[in-house]
Amino acid sequence: MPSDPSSFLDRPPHHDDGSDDVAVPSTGSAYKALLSNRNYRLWFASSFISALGDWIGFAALTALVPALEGANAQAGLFALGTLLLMRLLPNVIFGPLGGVIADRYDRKRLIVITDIARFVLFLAVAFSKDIVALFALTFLVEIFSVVFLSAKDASMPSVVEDKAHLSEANQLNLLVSYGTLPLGAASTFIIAALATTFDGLLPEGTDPLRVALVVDAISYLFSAWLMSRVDLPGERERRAEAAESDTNVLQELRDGLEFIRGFPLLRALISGMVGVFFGAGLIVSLGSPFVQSTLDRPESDWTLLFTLVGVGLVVGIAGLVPLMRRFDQEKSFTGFLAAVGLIAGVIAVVPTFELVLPLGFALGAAAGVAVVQGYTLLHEHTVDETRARTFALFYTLTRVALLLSFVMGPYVAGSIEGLTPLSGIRTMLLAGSLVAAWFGLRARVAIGQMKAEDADRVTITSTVPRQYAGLFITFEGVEGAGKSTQIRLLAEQLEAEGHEVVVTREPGGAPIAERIRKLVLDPSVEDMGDRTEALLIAAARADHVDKLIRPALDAGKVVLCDRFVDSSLAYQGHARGLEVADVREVNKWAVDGVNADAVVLLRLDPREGLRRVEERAERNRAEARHSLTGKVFELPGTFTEQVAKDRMEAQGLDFHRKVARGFLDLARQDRRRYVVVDATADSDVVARQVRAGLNRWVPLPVDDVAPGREVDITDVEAAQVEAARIEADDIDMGTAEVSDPPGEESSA
Ligand SMILES: Nc1ncnc2c1ncn2[C@@H]1O[C@H](COP(=O)(O)OP(=O)(O)O)[C@@H](O)[C@H]1O
Ligand SMILES: Cc1cn([C@H]2C[C@H](O)[C@@H](COP(=O)(O)OP(=O)(O)O)O2)c(=O)[nH]c1=O
Repeated sequence: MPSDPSSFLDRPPHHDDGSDDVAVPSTGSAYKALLSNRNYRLWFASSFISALGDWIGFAALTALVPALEGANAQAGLFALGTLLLMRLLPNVIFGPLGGVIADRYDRKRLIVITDIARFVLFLAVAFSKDIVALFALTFLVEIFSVVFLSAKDASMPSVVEDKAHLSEANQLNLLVSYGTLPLGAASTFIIAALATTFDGLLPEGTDPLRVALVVDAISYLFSAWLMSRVDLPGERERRAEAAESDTNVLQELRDGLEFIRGFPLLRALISGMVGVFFGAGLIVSLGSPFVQSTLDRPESDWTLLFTLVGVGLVVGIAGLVPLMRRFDQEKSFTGFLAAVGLIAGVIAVVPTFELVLPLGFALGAAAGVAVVQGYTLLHEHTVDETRARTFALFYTLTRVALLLSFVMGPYVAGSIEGLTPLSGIRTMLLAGSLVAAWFGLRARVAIGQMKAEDADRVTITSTVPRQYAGLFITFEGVEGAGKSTQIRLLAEQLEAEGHEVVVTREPGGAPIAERIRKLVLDPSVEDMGDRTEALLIAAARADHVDKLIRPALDAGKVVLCDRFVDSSLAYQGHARGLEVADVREVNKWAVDGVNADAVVLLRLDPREGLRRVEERAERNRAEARHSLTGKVFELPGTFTEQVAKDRMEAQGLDFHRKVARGFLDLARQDRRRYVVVDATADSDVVARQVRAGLNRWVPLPVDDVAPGREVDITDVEAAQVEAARIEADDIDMGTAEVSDPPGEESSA
């Protein structure tokens, strides 16, 4: 299997068993936290206003254009078709380009500029009497909209301060995009009605709908003004990086496609949603003739149905999404995709309009949930650098799907009329529903397969020859994955089984190495070059190998090390962006032939890991306050470290996602050496799996050995004892006896 860093390995399988709720006490407070941030508020308001404008413009134009053709109904339909085509074509042609542009240039500036351009163009649309000019202007407006949407979507994570609230932010974003539909339609209606009432104020013969178009134009200007006040953090660095890479636009586009191809999960997500859009497109394009000719109802009933679908959409997004959060997101997402298809299938065959109405509502609700979950999963599984491209590709594909279905729906329905047992319209509706359901189920199967593969990874049973008298086991994973905890538990277990165990960590573990560690992790050290960092860590490693690891291995001990070379490959290579092969080479030299026999990878969503670290720091701060009042002034080293963020922990979530993916990549390339364990479970469960995974290196004893015996870490020399103590301290969060001077009140 090719490397697919996006697979489920970097997400706990039961991710949504409420574990999110620990980070986010309640979704209500998540919204509050989001909206209490000025930046996000401005961004949100700007999105809301421009989305509302979009729907007002859409409603007004679709009503106005057929009317321009006068009484000729067929010409009116043709004009409407052309208008829809003009709106969709730019998305198809320029969609991916929009993403490349948004990845490359200042996203905020792009949003403001495209909003202003749309303001000018829409004013021209409002005053244009010529239908050809109107089509041309619509086409132009859409080109700017493509860039606008890509930039807006890609900028969203930058205005969300706490990344744990991304899911809620996505939900609000979609609520704004689609929830404004009924609002926009109603606004158009009201504006037109007002303009008719006060038509004395308008120039002779002005269509009231043109007033709605002017309102739409102004909404873009307003949105631009709001956006100009947003401060997009991190934009400068991102662009500096983007500018540094001198690849051309086409190359970037190809990379974007290539990127998605390497991610089966993204493929499953995107194709599932695109399939549903295609099915939905068939249904929407046939909705009006279905209500009017098949069900023989007046035109206004179509508006009623459309509104109900819109209301269902809003209810789904606002009401159901929070409820679904406690379930497995991937599964419920594909379930809702399939539900959209199934409901549409029922709609296709029910005989009366009264039955269609509630189904339309349900259809909207299911689609709403599926779309929000789909977007959220897409965001979760993309990295910031390529996010705009991923989404641009997604938009392009969905729009191609819509285009195809808009064109196919009425045409094919008309052509097959009389050839099928059901009417042409009903047949096509049924076909659309089947397409949607099929894509939904296919995505579900793909995701299920990925999960099954993931589950297989832990069971390894063969035995392997040893390199040394002892055994070298390293632990890897994102921040807070539980490495220290697991090392402690494994040490206890192995000791109980009769092995001599040495516990140590990196960077550090020996006197010089510990001093380098202080420098490398010092948060006050700014501007350390990536190569400098990599070399310093490698230097510390050389010292550590010389002074501690090699002697211990030669003495036949089991060495358990918190991080080793693979951390450098993941952090300095994958995340910092140094060539992985170079980092490997430097380290090969530094370790002078000492390599891990087994690498235990504790797999955890970096978000959850960072949350654990934050929690640990919070606990330690409280502890520190307590200790200070209890007259304990000397805080041990690790303790202090765990109160403040170190240089690595202070990196953003995207950095840690890269680290996580880097590890997964390494694990896949080196399966014989890696033991991958899901670290979301309780520590004792994780510990049992770690122990079982190591069976091929250290066969499990036949008799049950008393578990949980006191750890008595054997020393090789003084430095080791220090390192081991630091480690034990790490485990006990400052409550270990080594940290409390005798006679002082225990800080536990
Ligand atoms: N399986 C687990 N479930 C929940 N919390 C855990 C688990 N394992 C460890 N923790 C907690 O998470 C925090 C980080 O664990 P730690 O072992 O120090 O991770 P790391 O070595 O990766 O920094 C600690 O506060 C620890 O108590
Ligand atoms: C060993 C190693 C660590 N690091 C980083 C990862 C961690 O953020 C930090 C080590 O700090 P540490 O406190 O050991 O992290 P954790 O609590 O997750 O075990 O140094 C590298 O970047 N490269 C390396 O080769």
